[in-house]
Formats: sequence, structure tokens, C-alpha cells
Amino acid sequence: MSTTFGDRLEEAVTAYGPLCVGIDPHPQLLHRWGLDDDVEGLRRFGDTVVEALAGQVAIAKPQSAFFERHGSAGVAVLEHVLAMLREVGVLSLLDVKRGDVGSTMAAYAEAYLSDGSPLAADAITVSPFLGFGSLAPAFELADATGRGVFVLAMTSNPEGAQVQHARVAADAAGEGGVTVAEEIVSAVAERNAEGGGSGRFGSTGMVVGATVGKDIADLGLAQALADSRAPLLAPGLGAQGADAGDIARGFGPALPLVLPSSSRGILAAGPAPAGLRAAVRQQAAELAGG
Ligand SMILES: O=c1ccn([C@@H]2O[C@H](COP(=O)(O)O)[C@@H](O)[C@H]2O)c(=O)[nH]1
Repeated sequence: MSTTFGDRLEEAVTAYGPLCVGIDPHPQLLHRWGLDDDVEGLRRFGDTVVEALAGQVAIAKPQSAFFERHGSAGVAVLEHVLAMLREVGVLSLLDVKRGDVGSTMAAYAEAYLSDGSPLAADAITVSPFLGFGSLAPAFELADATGRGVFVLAMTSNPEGAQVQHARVAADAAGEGGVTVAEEIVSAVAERNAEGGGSGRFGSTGMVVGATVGKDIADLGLAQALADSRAPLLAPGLGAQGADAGDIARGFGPALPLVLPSSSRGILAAGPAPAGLRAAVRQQAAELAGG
């Protein structure tokens, strides 16, 4: 691919808006849609969601876990969903939260970020818990193939604060230093500055939950997020309780970088594609302040 992920994302968001829809085939959703919790149900769920999202959204986020729970046949359905998203022109952000020592990270990168791999996506989520530097193989391959990497920074779950708000290089009383979240924001901003490009988005993104607006303010990170050029995946919209107002207030100056993300909040409107599309339009209008 000749263009960067950031440029492709900007083009898609300009055309369709920033809403990212999650493809999370929860057993409860399969049941609600009248499908069995098996590989055939998974495939029909995936086909329906992709059909409904085509021409409606810039980017969709399949959640790997809900495919993996069906074993290798479920992973084959995930490959099929990724191929279909490619076919209909919706960018794929595979939520797989990988992170490992360098040589193993290189193998994960090949699985998800190399041209021709059956599980290749336009972007993936990664975890920096083994150290930001351990993610280098993913960044390098993503840069080489025009793909993107979203680093977990401030996740939407309440437990995340235990690690993400901890202070690095603090004194014995826990004072001074910077938070882990701030370290990640700085490292991602540096990557996007080095990576060049003058568009709205760099190709290294972050995951910053839609639910953590107060934490962004408490940690004083709104301006650093805005300056990072990182696309900011913001899950937590809908089922986890955040709404469009929380996102606007919470992200402040960083709002133009935010990709608000909802899975169950949209998927509950299925199985009719028209119902899913109506839910997408309603959520998009709320985000746009309409
Ligand atoms: O901080 C994070 C990172 C990822 N997620 C994922 O997003 C979806 C949320 O689903 P909803 O149904 O809209 O709650 C799910 O796949 C999570 O694993 C997140 O929620 N928070």
C-alpha cells in the first residue's frame, strides 16, 4: 500500500464520519438475533454486520476473542470478516490486544500486519505492558505495509487505572514522575512526529476509553492527546455507559482525533441490516451534536 494508514483513515473519516462499530458476536447477541452460538451463527452474524456497515462507516472493529472462542473454525470466520470488510471498503481495526517480547511480537506482527496474511487487518490494538520498545516490530511492519497500530493508553474499564495511573520514577511517597498513561501518550506522539506526514492522523493510534473523560482532566492529558496526532479509539460508548456528551467534554481539544466506538449499543439493533443502519445513523447524529 502506498499511502499511510493515517491518510487512509482521514479520507474514510472525512467521507463517513468518525464512528467505529465493533463486531462482537457475544453469545447473548447471537441468541437475540435468532442464531445458534456456533460457527454457522458466527458467520451469519458477521455477514449481516458487514452488509449493514458497507457505505455507512469509515472503520469497523472485530473483536478477536469472540471468534477465537469457537476455535480454528471461528478464526476462519474472522479471516472471512476481515476479507469482506476489505471488499466493501470499510477499514478494519482488529481488536486483538497483542504484546510480547520482541521476537514473538515480530511473529504477531506478521500475522496481522503483513500483506497477504489471512488475518491481515488495516490496524490492530496492542498492549505496551512488556515495554513500549517491545512493540517495535509491529510499528516497523505497520509502517512498511501502510497499516496502523493502536496502543492501549487509558482503557475504558475501571481496573485499568491501577496500572495506567501509576507513576513512573516517582519518589518513595509516590509523588513526582509521570503516569504510565502520560509516558505512552508521549511515546506515541514522538512516533507520529518522526513518522512525518502532515495530515490530521499519524499511523500510530491510542486506545483511550470514552468513559475516562474525568481521568483525562485529572491527569492533565487533554492537550498532550490533541498534540499527538494519534487517532484515538474510544470504546465504551453505549453499553459501557458513555454518551456523545461524555466524549465531547472528556476529550476537549483532542476531539478531532477521536474515533468513538460502540459494539453492543449498535449490534442490539440487529439482525435486520436496516435496523443496524438506523442505529449507526442515530449514534452518528448524536456524536455530531444533532
Ligand atoms: O479500553 C478498551 C479497549 C477495548 N475495548 C473493547 O471494545 C469493545 C466494547 O464493546 P461494547 O459492547 O461497546 O462495550 C469490546 O470489544 C472491548 O473488548 C473496550 O471496551 N475498552
